[in-house]
Amino acid sequence: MGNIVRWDSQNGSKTPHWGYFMQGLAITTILASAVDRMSGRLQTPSILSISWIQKASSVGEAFLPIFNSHFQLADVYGNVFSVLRQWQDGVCRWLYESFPAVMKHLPGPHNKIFSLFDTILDFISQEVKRHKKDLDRNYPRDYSDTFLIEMEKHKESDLGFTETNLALCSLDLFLAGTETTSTTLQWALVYLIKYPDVQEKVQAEINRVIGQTRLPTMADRPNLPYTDAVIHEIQRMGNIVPLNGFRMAAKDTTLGGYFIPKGTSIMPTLTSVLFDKNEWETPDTFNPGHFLDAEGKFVKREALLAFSAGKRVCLGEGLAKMELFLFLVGLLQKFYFSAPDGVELSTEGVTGTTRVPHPFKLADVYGNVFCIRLGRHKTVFVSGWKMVKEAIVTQADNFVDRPYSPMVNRIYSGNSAGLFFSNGKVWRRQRRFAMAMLRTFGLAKNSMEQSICEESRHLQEAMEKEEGEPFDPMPLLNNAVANIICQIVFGKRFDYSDHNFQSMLKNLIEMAYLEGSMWALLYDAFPALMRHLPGPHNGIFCNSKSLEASIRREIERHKLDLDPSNPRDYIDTFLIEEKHNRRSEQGFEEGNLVLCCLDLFLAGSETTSKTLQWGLIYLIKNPHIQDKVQAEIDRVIGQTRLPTMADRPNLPYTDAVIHEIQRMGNIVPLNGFRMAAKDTTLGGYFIPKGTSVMPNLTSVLFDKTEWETPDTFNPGHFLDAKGRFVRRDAFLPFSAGKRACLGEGLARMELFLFFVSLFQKFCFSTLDGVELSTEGIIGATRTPYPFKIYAKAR
Ligand code: HEM
Repeated sequence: MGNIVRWDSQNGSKTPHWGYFMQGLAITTILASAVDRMSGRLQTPSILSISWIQKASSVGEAFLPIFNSHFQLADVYGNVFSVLRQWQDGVCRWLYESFPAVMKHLPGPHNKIFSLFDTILDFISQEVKRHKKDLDRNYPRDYSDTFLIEMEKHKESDLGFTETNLALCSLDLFLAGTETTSTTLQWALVYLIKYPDVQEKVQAEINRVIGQTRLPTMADRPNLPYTDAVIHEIQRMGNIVPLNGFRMAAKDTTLGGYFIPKGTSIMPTLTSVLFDKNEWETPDTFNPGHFLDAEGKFVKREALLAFSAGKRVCLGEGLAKMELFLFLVGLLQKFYFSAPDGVELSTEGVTGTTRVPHPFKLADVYGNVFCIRLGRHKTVFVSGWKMVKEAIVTQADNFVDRPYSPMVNRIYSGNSAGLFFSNGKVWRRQRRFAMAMLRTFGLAKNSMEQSICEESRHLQEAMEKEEGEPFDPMPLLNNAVANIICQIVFGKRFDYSDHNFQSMLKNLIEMAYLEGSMWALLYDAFPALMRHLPGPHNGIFCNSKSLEASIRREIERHKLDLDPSNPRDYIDTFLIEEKHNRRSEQGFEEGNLVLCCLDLFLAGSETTSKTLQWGLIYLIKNPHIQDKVQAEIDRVIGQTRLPTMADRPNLPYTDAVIHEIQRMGNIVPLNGFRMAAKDTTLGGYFIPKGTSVMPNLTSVLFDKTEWETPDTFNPGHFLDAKGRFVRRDAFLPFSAGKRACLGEGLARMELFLFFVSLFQKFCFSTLDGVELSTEGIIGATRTPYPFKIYAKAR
């Protein structure tokens, strides 16, 4: 539970402490992405919802929901936990609730909430007026008439029978009763299309019981048990109101042993009930069998709380059930539903207050080149192996630069901008210098191989110290991988318990996360405003300042005993070059040394560590693959000698598994931003000079035309019929072309040596009954949800 909430002891019981910031990736994630949902599966907000698409003269424009992921908090933090209330409802609402006085006067999407409400209320008021004109007290026609009559009876009372409240109650009926039911019907189509056998079985039952001509009635329901079960399962999986309505503690009370003070907001999360592992046989699978007994008769299930429960249960439950049954049966009686060719419908939702089906994968619909507005800026998304290759390899020079970003500009101020964000001559010179240095201090001399093996031993020892107890592997892998960069940059490794090392890692993790979060997008969209607002985006700058300070301390230490004829590491080599080459247009100045070191840490530690985390997840989920890897390692290397890079050609299956982990792990799901250096065309579209371009790597690593089973973990992608390793063109986790990852060689060496030495020594598994998730938290990198493992010595 440690890092989500601080629990204070009060009167012998525990109190959720509101709003305390804690450490660890879980929390950075929550705060940074303005996590809006407190639920068993927490979904981060999609503030960027599709709003308009037009593929007119040059390129189409759309807003898209990129940042959408699940977070299984209850598994980690128990069944009662708290998060900052103000983060719960998406950035717009966060901004409004935090700064109502400011936001009231600013333009922005939050105003849309109010203008939409005004429009609907206007419409309702017109209707109420119309009703008043021809009201017949003896023959009320509808809700408005009945309410108006009641209003006359209760003139003096405070029971809410006022005209304003009639408008508000009507508004609530529309809000609560329209989208929920319509969205459930949309999920129904998604599931029935994804499970055509279920659709056919429902249609066979309808044909048998009702036939093709007469309309369905509610009296048919008991005779359609399979159809009824399917509708219930759609409601369960559709999980249309993933949270629930907020409740409030009416008085001091205790819940699950925790003290809940009067007035505290409570969220009885429905997702955690609809997917409760103790209640459902196959909680994560669409399975109408949940509602059928052995004889195929319909059975009610207590944990189907799609409408919530108790005194505040959905008031429209009966109506909604009737609508769902009659609409669906009516539709399926008449139509067979399917998706357009080649389109795979997604069951991941776009979460607001309700969870809405994804409007398909964008590239499937809009083609391989389309334009999206992220904040103020338009970005052209390039998708699929062929088009990405066209952009970053064939037209390498046209797309080699990185675009301007106010956030980057604030961190990387000055003439030079490190390695990742620099452009032009400085970038070319510094990239060449860094690559030469990597070769000198490692890749060429085999010394890096030794350092990695040495670090593997420390990692193994740390895992052995867990003594068979379950542990979170993330911190240990971060330590090991960051130490490799420390060797290269600082010329030394740190003990895992070193305080300075740990605080540097904490800064790195937070900064890497925030840079890829929507806070960075917001900052880049509204720099002048965000600069003055409190919020997690400020963490980007605080963390970078602390990191820079640590790096500067190391540089000063290096200067004290620098031997120009015997450079020990990157910093020494840079300082020597600076002396010879005082021309700052090549970037050899101390400010830039700090930024280049920062980039090597930012780009080189978490990426590799997360790939190893995904490796553990995939091999724990696929124990037969883990067995096969271990058998190959035993056969080729045995149990005693350390692995070396020379073993790689003799371990084709292991090599294929590592490649498949990188493909599915999809650690840099987008890529680095690029910019058109001049007017050009791509896929027939005109791209003006200066446009931001995103050669999307996910679309390459999962390209349907390149991979046999793109969505399945399958090491066979990298093996021929004889079990030999084969390279694949579309394997681009490091991107490609002139800007491709500068650390690819090092990263591949680390992945191979760490991976082989870990599986040589340990069998990995997870807690009984826990299913590790392969969905990731999306920022600049794709992070696994926190998980725990057992490492059993082999
Ligand atoms: C599994 C590990 C890694 C992955 C998946 C990865 C992936 C990437 C990707 C996708 C880019 C953007 C390339 C582009 O814009 O086309 C990149 C850039 C970069 N990476 Fe890596 N990387 C990894 C490890 C490393 C390591 C270990 C280092 C450090 C030695 C490193 C240093 C860099 C740098 C400095 C850049 C910027 C290159 C430039 O702009 O010229 N990366 N990486």
